[in-house]
Amino acid sequence: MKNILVLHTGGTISMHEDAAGNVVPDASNQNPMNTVQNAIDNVKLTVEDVFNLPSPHVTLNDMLVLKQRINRAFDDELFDGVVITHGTDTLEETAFFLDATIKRGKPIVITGAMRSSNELGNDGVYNFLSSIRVAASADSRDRGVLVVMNDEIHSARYVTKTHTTNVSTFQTPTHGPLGLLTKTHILYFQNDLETTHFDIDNVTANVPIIKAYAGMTGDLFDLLDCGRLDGLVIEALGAGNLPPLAAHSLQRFLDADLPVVLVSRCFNGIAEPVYAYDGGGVKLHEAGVLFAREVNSQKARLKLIIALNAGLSQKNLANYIEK
Ligand SMILES: NC(=O)C[C@H](N)C(=O)O
Repeated sequence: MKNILVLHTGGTISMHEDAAGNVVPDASNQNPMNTVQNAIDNVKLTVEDVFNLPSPHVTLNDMLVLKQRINRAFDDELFDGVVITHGTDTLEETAFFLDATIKRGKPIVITGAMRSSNELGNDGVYNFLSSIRVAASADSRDRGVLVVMNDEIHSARYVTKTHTTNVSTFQTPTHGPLGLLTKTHILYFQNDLETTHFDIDNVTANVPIIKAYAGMTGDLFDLLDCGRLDGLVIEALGAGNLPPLAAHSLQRFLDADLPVVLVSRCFNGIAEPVYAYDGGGVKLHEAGVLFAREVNSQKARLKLIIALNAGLSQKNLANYIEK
């Protein structure tokens, strides 16, 4: 018998469509998902409603609460795995945060739905059942936080929401899913890289994300007050380049010792210093801009906030961000 802790947090998986066709939260997270316990043998579910939030309402403090609850569950040795239900809009951020702050070991799976509980073809109960199967599987140990949706298993580090409404929205652009589920099997095809984890207790840091575009100048950067920032994440162009005027205006933040972290605005691939023209990645890197290996800016931002709250020195912070 496997004991799985279920932590509901809200999202479309816990919502329904009203008479006007609008999707709205239910009073409780649990309604349709209660049926799942009858569909699985050898698994005992312990269910907690941690929050009932649309995921655009989820904050970093909420992620911290989830992290602390999961650590307690594993410290008490009462559970063999954890399943979290979550809205899909920020699911990848919560998954990444938990992956970067909890030591690998017992399975932690996060899932959601694109269609609410009473919509035709709703995917919530099915994704929930799939997640329980993955969390109860010994093969899912030591793989970091897993995102299970639509018969696929993705790693928290690179998975991203790629479609506004499609049930196959969660994709890993760099290398595809880690594995998949069939009716009877859970198959893993690849392992994800081990990530360093920092067991932080705070998430206070002011780190905005700024997206680059053709013809960008320094105007937007000039509006920012260095004294109110703890760092900056930039979604740069291509392999990691900026228009010259935008690049020059970063010097002010670097001179103030604020970490400036760069990713690409491209959907796939990793930013790296390749071009040595004015504003090119080589020049940015030489000036002290850090190139994050995460694909997207929302994860690079979390990584920087985690690094800042872990109290890393400038050198260790740079190593962690660029690893
Ligand atoms: N499919 C979803 O769950 C989207 C919803 N807006 C949420 O993130 O809460």
